[in-house]
Amino acid sequence: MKDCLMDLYSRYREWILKNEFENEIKRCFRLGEISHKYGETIVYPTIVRIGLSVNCLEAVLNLPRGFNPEDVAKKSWVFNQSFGENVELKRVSAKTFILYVMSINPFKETIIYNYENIYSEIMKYDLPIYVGITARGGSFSYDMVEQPHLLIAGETGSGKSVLLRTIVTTLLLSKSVNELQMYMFDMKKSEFFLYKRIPQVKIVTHEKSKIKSCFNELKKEMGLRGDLLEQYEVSHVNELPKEIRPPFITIFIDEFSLIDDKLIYDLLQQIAAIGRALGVFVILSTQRPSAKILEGELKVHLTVRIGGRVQDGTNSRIIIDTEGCETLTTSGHMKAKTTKGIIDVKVPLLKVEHAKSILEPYKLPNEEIAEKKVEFEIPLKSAKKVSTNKIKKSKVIVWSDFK
Ligand SMILES: Nc1ncnc2c1ncn2[C@@H]1O[C@H](COP(=O)(O)OP(=O)(O)OP(=O)(O)O)[C@@H](O)[C@H]1O
Repeated sequence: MKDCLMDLYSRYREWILKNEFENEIKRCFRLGEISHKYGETIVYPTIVRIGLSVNCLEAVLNLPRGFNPEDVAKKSWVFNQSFGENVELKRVSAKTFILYVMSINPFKETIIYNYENIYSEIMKYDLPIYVGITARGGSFSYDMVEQPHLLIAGETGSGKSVLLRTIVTTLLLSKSVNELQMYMFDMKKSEFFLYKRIPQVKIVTHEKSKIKSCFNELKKEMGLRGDLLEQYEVSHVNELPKEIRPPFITIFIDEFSLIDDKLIYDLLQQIAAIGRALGVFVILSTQRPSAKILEGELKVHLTVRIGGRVQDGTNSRIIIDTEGCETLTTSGHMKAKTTKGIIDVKVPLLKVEHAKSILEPYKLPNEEIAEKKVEFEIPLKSAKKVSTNKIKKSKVIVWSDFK
């Protein structure tokens, strides 16, 4: 009964809010003379729909025939006078506009990272990459399984480390050790120590010799995964039966430009080229997104690019592929390019101390335990085609930590 009343009450409040919004828009039409005269009759745009979300009110406006859309666009100031600065009037066709009124402007404010707020959003993904808040207050996140390999670029202080911390922390909180393993290469030797002793994190290092041996072992691992796909006649690890599905692997390299080693670069390129189907993904971050650093094929495999502030618009266009990064002014304001287009995002602020306190409860008591090898029993089908209930347990694959 109580729930029912609460529901009724919230619907009533929503109704009042929508009505007030509609009346204020009509007042704006009159004040700004957003109207058209047919003989003696004055007509205004029609409000065809009012929408309400957590941080945003929106109204779809339709113009009657003969109404010049330029006249409406020119008069958007009248909405600012009524609703404040956080207003956007977007033209979607010759006769339709959408008016957005946001309760916050995420690009002017600091948003603090809160896992609980994003939990329901990211749980729908196999490998969630949470980036931040869009101009209209919605979340921007995506599934790395569908859009593999990520490049984060931007000048010093643009917010790359904060974004990486947000991505890593979200992945660690949402995926268990049986679902995810991380390899973390910290060429700046700055902060990946944060993730030591966490079960999903297999290695944290900046030593090139260790990176090479990791990459070689990962290549072997990918070979085994390829065999598995072939035997089960599937094209992605996600299509394997749950009980034998290997964990996703993510490789993080902070300040990728400092690697400066042809062999490592070539190995990375090979891993990025074939990693998608095998559940192995690369996340690179760099201050220097130049053509020299990201030459050739590797760039092509980085499906998603997120760019922060940069001095040079050419780099933003050619390398990050996110036009306009040179116009960004605040740390944490980024442009993200996915297969669906470019979007402005504000990354939530997650300071080192905050991340430390979030992750501390998940850490193993000492490094010795953390370094213990993790074994997964993979039942392989025999070479002959057999039904899944005749799966033969024939092989043990070890995901070693390569230290
Ligand atoms: N999303 C954010 N919200 C608010 N402030 C931010 C955000 N991101 C970064 N900052 C501010 O900018 C500072 C620098 O951010 P960060 O260390 O992430 O930059 P960076 O791009 O990694 O720089 P560098 O390449 O020099 O390491 C932070 O200490 C913080 O004060």
